[in-house]
Amino acid sequence: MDSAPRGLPLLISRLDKAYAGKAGPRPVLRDIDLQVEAGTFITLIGPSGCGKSTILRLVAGLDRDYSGSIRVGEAPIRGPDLSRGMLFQEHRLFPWLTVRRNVALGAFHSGLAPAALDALVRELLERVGLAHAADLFPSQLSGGMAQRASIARTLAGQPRLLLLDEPFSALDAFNRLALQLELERLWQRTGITMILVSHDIEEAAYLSDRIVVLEADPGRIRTVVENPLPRPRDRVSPAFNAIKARLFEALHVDTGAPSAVPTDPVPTDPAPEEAIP
Ligand SMILES: Nc1ncnc2c1ncn2[C@@H]1O[C@H](COP(=O)(O)OP(=O)(O)OP(=O)(O)O)[C@@H](O)[C@H]1O
Repeated sequence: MDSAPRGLPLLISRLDKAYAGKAGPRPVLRDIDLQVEAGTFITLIGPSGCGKSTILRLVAGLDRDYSGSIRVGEAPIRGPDLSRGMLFQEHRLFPWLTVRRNVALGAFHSGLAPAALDALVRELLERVGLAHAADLFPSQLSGGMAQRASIARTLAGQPRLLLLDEPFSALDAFNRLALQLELERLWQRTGITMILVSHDIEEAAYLSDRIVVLEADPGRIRTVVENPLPRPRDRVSPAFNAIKARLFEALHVDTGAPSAVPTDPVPTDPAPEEAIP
């Protein structure tokens, strides 16, 4: 796996997308320009309905009805392709197959001989901490385990670009933190380009090299926040909090913090002797 090809770059230029509505086409994405260098981790964040999942679907090749250009590597998108893996909020494992067979299915088109396929599945299950669960069925897994199995299945296709549509949002806080850490390690080890859709500001600040903040009606890029912090990131450091503060600001979230430091001294109660005329 580690000798697999490195990540693919993504170039989106002047992307417009509309869905059919009752009163004619309804624009949902307008003039999206986005350049993602090979091996970069970016996150798309923004209010509900701003078109984050639509962007992922277009890059995955699941929808070809758009104008503008989307290129992955050297080639324009022509349809779904194993070089672009996708992970969803729900695990989408086949309930009638064991974890091992679900993961093997991810390499279905690879043409690997059975022994090589077995070795790949074993390696992937070890990598996501599920070696002990290879013969369980999805109904026997916790939410975090199921999402791990789903990551292994996607990696079995040897993707060079991974599209992650809120993959951890249904997990409890502890599983989410653990999986964010594991995803970061996988990303560093494989060099796969990652594009994450998230509503979680801390997740975005923890994982991303760059955070693309979108706004809605129609969906467009409001701003891009660069995140140069060294990894692994310290979630309680002032520098990490400064990135989060920039994201809150870019998303126009009221954090409850005073909006400006008062320039005049804060008035205090007069000393008792001054108060008496
Ligand atoms: N197949 C479709 N047909 C018509 N409209 C659609 C379709 N899919 C999405 N939309 C609309 O396009 C807009 C963008 O949807 P999309 O799911 O991409 O947003 P999102 O930012 O991912 O939202 P959320 O954060 O709630 O998941 C929304 O207004 C949605 O209702």
